[in-house]
Amino acid sequence: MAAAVFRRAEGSSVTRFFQSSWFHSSPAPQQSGSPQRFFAPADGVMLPTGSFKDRVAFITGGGTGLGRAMTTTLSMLGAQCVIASRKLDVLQQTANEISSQTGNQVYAVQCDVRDPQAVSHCVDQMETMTGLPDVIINNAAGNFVCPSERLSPNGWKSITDIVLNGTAYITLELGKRLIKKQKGASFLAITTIYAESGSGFVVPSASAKAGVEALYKSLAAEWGRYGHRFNIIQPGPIRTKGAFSRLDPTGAFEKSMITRIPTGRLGTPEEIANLAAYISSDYATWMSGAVIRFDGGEYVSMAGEFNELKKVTPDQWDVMEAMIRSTKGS
Ligand SMILES: CC/C=C\C/C=C\C/C=C\C/C=C\C=C\C(=O)SCCNC(=O)CCNC(=O)[C@H](O)C(C)(C)COP(=O)(O)OP(=O)(O)OC[C@H]1O[C@@H](n2cnc3c(N)ncnc32)[C@H](O)[C@@H]1OP(=O)(O)O
Ligand SMILES: NC(=O)C1=CN([C@@H]2O[C@H](COP(=O)(O)OP(=O)(O)OC[C@H]3O[C@@H](n4cnc5c(N)ncnc54)[C@H](OP(=O)(O)O)[C@@H]3O)[C@@H](O)[C@H]2O)C=CC1
Repeated sequence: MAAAVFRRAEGSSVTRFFQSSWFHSSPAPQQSGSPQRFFAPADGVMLPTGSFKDRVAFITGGGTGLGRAMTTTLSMLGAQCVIASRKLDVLQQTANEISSQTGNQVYAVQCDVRDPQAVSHCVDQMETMTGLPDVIINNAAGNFVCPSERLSPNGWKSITDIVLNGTAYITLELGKRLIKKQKGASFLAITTIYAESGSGFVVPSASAKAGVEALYKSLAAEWGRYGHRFNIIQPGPIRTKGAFSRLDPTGAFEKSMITRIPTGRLGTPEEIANLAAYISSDYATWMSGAVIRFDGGEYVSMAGEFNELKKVTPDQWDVMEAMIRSTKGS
């Protein structure tokens, strides 16, 4: 078999060899058994009960998706939580459900993070209800896939105002008040893996998330002296209605997305909630300025130039190795 394949490849350049339909029609050996079976997500809350007792956590976008999962975990660990976003009915329902599940109070505050006055009013309300927070999670975001030549100025503004300006307004408003009261806090921003690489078709989101990362790394350096830590989680794909309805509206891309994730599956909201809780906890007081990629290996899998060689079968490797070994000189 190897000899036959070698004869077919013989005389062609390595490039032509890779471009051949023979190479591209080869199934990836790993496809016979999904790696997912090695990487089942663990259920349950990771930190000890009471890790956030007497603590207040403020989570933007806490009514849905990943924000809701992080709020649930912090509440289970004893925190009083305050969740904020535009849709008060959604927030209120989530707050009621989590409170009755955990027995700890969750407060809902309406706030459009694009509006600095609304942000200031939201923090006033929080101060009255719970006092200033110990944990701040900037999770609210807006996004949609769109060829950049179809983007209007307002489309750009809408996303960058939520993601970058919203995070800045929340962080500055809370930071200044915390500094005045000489109270320490953990700030966490949820960005995305393409904040680092950039990505076509989500250009406002990529630009704004990169700005959030610069903001948080800068403040990690500047505000440690006030007792403030700043960290970043870059999640890979995790199924939420908010993200998938705007980024894969037809569902056509999910399968190919999973095949490029070395762990063979999407993340779960509970996994990211455990990581966020750890970063925000007293177990991580030495962590500041960290950027944690949490993506099942998707980023490195997309980045490595030779990673497509996962498709090469052992027989094909025999051929290639023979070709390489037979090369003499430069
Ligand atoms: C290959 C990929 C395969 C699979 C991907 C699958 C999964 C995800 C994997 C990874 C995810 C990585 C990162 C994820 C990051 C996220 O942030 S996900 C979170 C997404 N959640 C949300 O967006 C929730 C909040 N969003 C919203 O409320 C709206 O979507 C909003 C548009 C952002 C804001 O709403 P608002 O009501 O304020 O704004 P509008 O008035 O409706 O619109 C403002 C302007 O934007 C223009 N617009 C809106 N939608 C589109 C569109 N689809 N295309 C082009 N332009 C759009 C709108 O027309 C307005 O502009 P104007 O007309 O000029 O006034
Ligand atoms: N799911 C995924 O695969 C990934 C998600 N992320 C990030 O995770 C975070 C959560 O996303 P996810 O849970 O998936 O999506 P959701 O759409 O469920 O969450 C976004 C939240 O942001 C809130 N929000 C939007 N605009 C505003 C605003 N102007 N003011 C206040 N709140 C606002 C929304 O509430 P409301 O509409 O009530 O305002 C909503 O609760 C985001 O930062 C996202 O970028 C990153 C990588 C991957």
